[in-house]
Amino acid sequence: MIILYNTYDKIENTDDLTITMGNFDGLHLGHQQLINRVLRYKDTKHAVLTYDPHPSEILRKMPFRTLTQKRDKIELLSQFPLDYAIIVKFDEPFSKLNVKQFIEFLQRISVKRLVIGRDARFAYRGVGTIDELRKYFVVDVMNDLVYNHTRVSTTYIKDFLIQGDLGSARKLLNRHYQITGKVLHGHKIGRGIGYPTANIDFDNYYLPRMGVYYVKVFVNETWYHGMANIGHNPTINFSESRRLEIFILDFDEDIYDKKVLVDFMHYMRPEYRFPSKDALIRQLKKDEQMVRSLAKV
Ligand SMILES: Cc1cc2nc3c(=O)[nH]c(=O)nc-3n(C[C@H](O)[C@H](O)[C@H](O)COP(=O)(O)O)c2cc1C
Ligand SMILES: Nc1ncnc2c1ncn2[C@@H]1O[C@H](COP(=O)(O)OP(=O)(O)O)[C@@H](O)[C@H]1O
Repeated sequence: MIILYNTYDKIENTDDLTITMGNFDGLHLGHQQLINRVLRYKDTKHAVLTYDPHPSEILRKMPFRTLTQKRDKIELLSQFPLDYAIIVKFDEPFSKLNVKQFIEFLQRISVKRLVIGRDARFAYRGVGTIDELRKYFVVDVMNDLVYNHTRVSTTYIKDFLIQGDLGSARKLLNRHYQITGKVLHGHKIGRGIGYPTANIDFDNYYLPRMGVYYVKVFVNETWYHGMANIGHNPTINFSESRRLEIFILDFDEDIYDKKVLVDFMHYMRPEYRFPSKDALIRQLKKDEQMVRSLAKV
């Protein structure tokens, strides 16, 4: 898969393309269905056209939390036999393209066919319609993928994550919800209570419900079991901003500044404010036992 990543005016391609286009945040089953339909057409090359950063980030002029970052999308897209991932740098000029200009951009990069969902919108303020696209391209409109009588969408998955329902999120993503980030320095209290915790820079990732989780952690080229806390550490060392910290089982290495992948496996409990440090430590021991039984280690 060739990655074409640039501002829209600098993206070049001359191969005839069947594409699907959209934000594809999460690359969930609905998105996967569109990509698989693209791949059925044998008369052109196959591409996914997506945007980075997420348009809401630019349009609302404030940080926007997403299920996937650019590198995740590339990694997930590369698991399909696509010819191209076209990643348009979403900036103000691109956001202001009118319908005609947007269509001219698609024509310039040799798009011949589009596979899209029923609600597809494009161009400035999303005023471009499917009927407009049909005048210039072959358009294949796919029906919504439905789960529990609800259309599969990024928002629906975020709703499951915020309820701590990782199982449903997993079904719709077709994988565990995963965050990638670097290990930051904390207040060095963790190691003092027998539970050193790697603080993860979760950047603009959408975080699941606050509380304690069984997680799997990939670091130093190896998968480990771990227990994570998403919260404010109310017992010792209260933190104004939310933090994601992980104690990795059977592990003792300095991993500051290293990149880690975190797979959220199971929600265990809410974060509590304990009456003492010892009470917190007693609970952490119980949490560790629970993780060991879930992980069977
Ligand atoms: C699995 C796990 C569960 C935790 N649960 C709680 C909790 O319920 N309440 C709380 O106040 N802190 C909780 N903590 C946070 C610890 O208090 C925190 O790890 C400690 O403050 C270390 O901070 P430091 O990384 O800045 O050194 C938990 C941490 C982990 C790893
Ligand atoms: N089992 C472990 N789980 C998580 N981090 C560990 C572990 N063993 C060693 N470490 C290291 O210790 C650091 C966490 O120690 P801690 O005292 O909580 O400091 P900090 O407050 O900087 O997070 C991690 O960032 C990592 O480099």
